[in-house]
Amino acid sequence: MDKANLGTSFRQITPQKFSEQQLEKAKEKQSSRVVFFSLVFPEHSSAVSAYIEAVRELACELLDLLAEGLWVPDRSVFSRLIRDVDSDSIIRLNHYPPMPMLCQDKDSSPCNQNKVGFGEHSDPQILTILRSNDVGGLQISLNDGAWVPVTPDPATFCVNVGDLLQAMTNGRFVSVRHKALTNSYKSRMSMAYFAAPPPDARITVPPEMISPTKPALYKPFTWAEFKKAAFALRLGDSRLGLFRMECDEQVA
Ligand SMILES: O=C(O)CCC(=O)C(=O)O
Ligand SMILES: [Fe+2]
Repeated sequence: MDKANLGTSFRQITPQKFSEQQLEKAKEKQSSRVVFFSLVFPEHSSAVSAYIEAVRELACELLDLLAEGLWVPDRSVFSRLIRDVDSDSIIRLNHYPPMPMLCQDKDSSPCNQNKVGFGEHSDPQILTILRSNDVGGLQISLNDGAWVPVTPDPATFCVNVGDLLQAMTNGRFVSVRHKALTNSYKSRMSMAYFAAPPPDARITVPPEMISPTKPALYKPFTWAEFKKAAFALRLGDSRLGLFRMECDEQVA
């Protein structure tokens, strides 16, 4: 098939060819808490392509509105990265099978603690468009560290600000820390579209957002550099800290 005709969305979901053995191994590695399917779609699935096309468009519209709201004259400054033919956006399906609850401690009898299916983290990309079935489990962290459950609604998208958007807005938008819990009675399924720039895209702040009173918080970096740094850390670690300007380096 002609690469140029596929568009970014299809390219991003080009199925990886896993052998049965590799899949089994991957499932084992993820433990039984969360079986993590990455890009295992039937080739040329038009429904999946259409879905990706639609959520990509949604992400772009949201980013354009966001730029407008920040008074950035070039309103496509963020969405351009996602529309790029080399955009590194991906889609991920998560499956959380029902799991027996954890006992609080050995002396208290009721086992009433949900197990963590997907540990605390922020999404590294620009924006995440997430939806799930009607089973709860997603929680987001507030500034004070309190965890707030997100009401499950299969007809609603949950939009997460990712680390790159935090960097590109000089900290005006903050990437949200979140996690997903399992329950003991029903499977949870979720589907996340992670809108990302091309690997060699330079992540910078629109000049209008930097001033003597709001100096640049992060050093410029590429998405490939950020991903490399992220992979070297644990899921819950803060990656942006690695790219933060030292006080004496801050430029207005
Ligand atoms: O399953 C969920 O609701 C959250 C999944 C998630 O955070 C992720 O895939 O990055
Ligand atoms: Fe996430």
